[in-house]
Amino acid sequence: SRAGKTPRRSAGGRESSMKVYFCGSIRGGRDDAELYHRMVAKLQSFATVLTEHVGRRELGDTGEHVTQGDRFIHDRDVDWLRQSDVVVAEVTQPSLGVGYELGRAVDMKKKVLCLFRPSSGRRLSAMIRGADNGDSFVVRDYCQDEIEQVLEDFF
Ligand SMILES: O=c1[nH]c(=O)n([C@H]2C[C@H](O)[C@@H](COP(=O)(O)O)O2)cc1CO
Repeated sequence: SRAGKTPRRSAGGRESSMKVYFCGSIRGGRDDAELYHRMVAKLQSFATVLTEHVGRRELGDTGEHVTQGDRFIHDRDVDWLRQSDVVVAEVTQPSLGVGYELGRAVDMKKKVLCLFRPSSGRRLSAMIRGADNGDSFVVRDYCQDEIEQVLEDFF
């Protein structure tokens, strides 16, 4: 039952009231772009993803080609971060931009879910793993078969 919850805005349920800011590596490398794509698709089944471009397969490691330049990208993203209800980040591929977004999100007191794949052989930064407080900032280890389930469990 959805009683007591924020009503969805459209009867078709396509537009959700929940706004998710999804973070994934771009200039840090696009090795996991396919996984980001799956995560964004899953999130879009129940929320509005403000940064759906992060999951676009065509987006390469040079990033978006916007004539207004990097300041535009930065200011637009910080604005989207402010508007978001929840931040979901795939943090396996290290990315300065994702780390920056997470730091800003903590400062804005957003709810944050970080997803990391130990099977990568990498060790997650202490500044991310160590930020887990079991409440507003959660780091979840997962393997790629579980993507959809992990997101369902969290939301
Ligand atoms: O073109 C871009 N568009 C964009 O939205 N970003 C944001 C969203 C991503 O979660 C994050 C990726 O940072 P980086 O490029 O340092 O890996 O920064 C980053 C870039 C390129 O740095």
